[in-house]
Amino acid sequence: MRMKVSITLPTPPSRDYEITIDTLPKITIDGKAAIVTNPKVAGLHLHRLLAAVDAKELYIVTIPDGENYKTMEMIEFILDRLFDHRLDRKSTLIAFGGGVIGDMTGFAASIFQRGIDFIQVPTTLLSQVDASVGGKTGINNRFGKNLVGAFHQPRAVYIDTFWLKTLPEREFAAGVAEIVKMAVMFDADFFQWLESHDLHEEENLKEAIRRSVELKARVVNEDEKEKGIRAVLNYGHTFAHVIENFSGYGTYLHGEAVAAGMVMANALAIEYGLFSMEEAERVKSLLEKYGLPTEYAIEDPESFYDQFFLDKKSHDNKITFIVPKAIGVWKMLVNPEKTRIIKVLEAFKKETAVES
Ligand SMILES: NC(=O)c1ccc[n+]([C@@H]2O[C@H](COP(=O)([O-])OP(=O)(O)OC[C@H]3O[C@@H](n4cnc5c(N)ncnc54)[C@H](O)[C@@H]3O)[C@@H](O)[C@H]2O)c1
Ligand SMILES: O=C(O)C(=O)C[C@@H](O)[C@H](O)[C@H](O)COP(=O)(O)O
Ligand SMILES: [Zn+2]
Repeated sequence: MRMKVSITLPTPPSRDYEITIDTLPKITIDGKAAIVTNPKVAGLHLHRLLAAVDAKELYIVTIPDGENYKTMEMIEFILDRLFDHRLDRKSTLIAFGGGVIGDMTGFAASIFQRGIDFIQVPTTLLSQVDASVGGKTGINNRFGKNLVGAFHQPRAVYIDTFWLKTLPEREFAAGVAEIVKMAVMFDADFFQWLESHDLHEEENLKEAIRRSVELKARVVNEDEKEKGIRAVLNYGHTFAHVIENFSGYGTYLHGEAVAAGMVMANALAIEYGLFSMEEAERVKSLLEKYGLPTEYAIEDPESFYDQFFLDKKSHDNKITFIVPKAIGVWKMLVNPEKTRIIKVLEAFKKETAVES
């Protein structure tokens, strides 16, 4: 006898949360909690976080620093510590660090006992303007970047620019790359504002963080699970993830790879007559103002191209690129011809070959 049983799920409960851009407030947690961090951030700032957190029991889980440790092995390590400390389903994790810590803590929280709460306390510019918001969590594996993960929204995000006082300039610039991404895709006025303001000035920085977070929140509110417009946040990333993977994680910072990747995406848009050379030049100049790389020596365009098909925007052997049509206006370029993509990649090979 064949039977058919259906499960009719209610609309998933809303997971609204607030993103606070202000001095770190008191964080009160009902149950047990664990702060996940790395030795560098802990050494610099843990005392200040500890003074703000009030939990029934509070543990600290420290993992090694760097993109190279954004792995499944490290997730196992975090989970083991949570079991050691007898955390339970009502416990909360606190991600205290940059995007690597945020992505990993969020992923561990999404699978620990099938999902527990977590809070983001981002300490790099990149994680304040982008990574801590929107609930994308995950790890890299030998196939590529962020290929395993989950959408798991934090309960709250606390952005405090105080932490950034100790951030090295190179990491600061990497964060600016994601700010520029947001402006090029969604907001021509913001882009123009960025051209005429120095983000090293505290007030300008706070304004840029606020505008980036607002733009990102608007996109995530509309399309949490990247069925459509959220893919626009991937501008430059289809190239960036290959750069990060091919050059060895950590060689290029994520934001640096995104900067070079946006220049490549712009070149593809120009190849298709979608974007002007003048506007591409403006994007390049803004990135260079912060010392970000706008070139990358592609050794083998064919293997670089093949790697695109591991991107999460690739389906049925077709790849979608996010490109600008103008500053502030995005377009999804679906399945462009291989010959034209290779032509663009070849140009990057040639340009850098001439320089070296
Ligand atoms: N989930 C998302 O939506 C999203 C968005 C963008 C990027 N990401 C991911 O985020 C990661 C990049 O994040 P990142 O740029 O923050 O890198 P990161 O987390 O590696 O941090 C950069 C470096 O700065 C150090 N650091 C952190 N805070 C500091 C502080 N206040 N002072 C001094 N040093 C400090 C870190 O220890 C590290 O060495 C990548 O893995 C990327 O894929 C995720
Ligand atoms: O939040 C998003 O959506 C983004 O795409 C933000 C990106 O800056 C971030 O690097 C993200 O992790 C890339 O997305 P992925 O799905 O390609 O890993
Ligand atoms: Zn990114």
